[in-house]
Amino acid sequence: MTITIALPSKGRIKEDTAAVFERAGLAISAIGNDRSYRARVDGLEGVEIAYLSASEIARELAGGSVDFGVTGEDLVREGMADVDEKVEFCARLGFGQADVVVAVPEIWLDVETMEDLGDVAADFRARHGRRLGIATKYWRLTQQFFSRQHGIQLYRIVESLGATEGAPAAGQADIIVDITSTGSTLKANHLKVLDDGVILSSEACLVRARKQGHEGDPRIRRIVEAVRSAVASGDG
Ligand SMILES: Nc1ncnc2c1ncn2[C@@H]1O[C@H](COP(=O)(O)OP(=O)(O)OP(=O)(O)O)[C@@H](O)[C@H]1O
Ligand SMILES: O=P(O)(O)OC[C@H]1O[C@H](OP(=O)(O)OP(=O)(O)O)[C@H](O)[C@@H]1O
Repeated sequence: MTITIALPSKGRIKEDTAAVFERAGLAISAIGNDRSYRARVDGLEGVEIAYLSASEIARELAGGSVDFGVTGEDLVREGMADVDEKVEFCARLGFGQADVVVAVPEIWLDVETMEDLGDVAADFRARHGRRLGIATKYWRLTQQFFSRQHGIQLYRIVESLGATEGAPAAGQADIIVDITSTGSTLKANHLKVLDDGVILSSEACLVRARKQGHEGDPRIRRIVEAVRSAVASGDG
């Protein structure tokens, strides 16, 4: 059985991922030319690297077509239901940190918590003739957090494909759920994070798709242990 590890081909977590694999002693050699999207791990028979984008990696983990992937926890949790049954988060890699948050307009002075927001949602229709609109590309995380964790049912998700923070000012939605790292995009758009509005503190992770055949395969153990020890040594 070939083991496939999906690594980011571009974007903000690409270089740090390559550095972790190097520290882990998992040297990667390109197959074919430099622009190839396939590679191998030196000294590990039957282990193949596939280069994909961060969101594709989350999708392939969900579909079970790769054995491991390095991508953001946010994308993995957004990409599948019952995530902890389907994948194992083997190592948190210490980069790509970002929080998925609930943010509301700064001028909503009396809305500071999810409970406050629940009150707003409850009488939004009576006041405005429509449900509270939440702009996001994280619809699964939003539904879990609002409906299951906070019992807020009266809202409408407005799917956003980019520039989510601009949606309230543009009148497309009332509030947002999006990723923040420095907070400057929220601030520029006059939005504030609710006190208990952090849905997930995400970072890049080594993730394993739970598959039959992994147990007892020494290559699986070796990959996990090598990456874990590289992360531990990188901490010091
Ligand atoms: N400031 C930030 N903005 C967006 N994502 C961030 C930020 N900081 C860290 N991340 C994390 O980086 C990951 C996404 O990486 P990146 O934006 O490089 O992907 P990408 O190459 O654009 O992928 P795709 O094209 O598949 O969306 C996510 O897991 C996200 O949580
Ligand atoms: O809290 P901050 O440090 O301001 O970062 C958060 C912003 O950064 C990302 O957008 P980016 O401009 O990187 O575009 P992308 O989502 O297309 O990668 C993200 O979607 C947020 O909008």
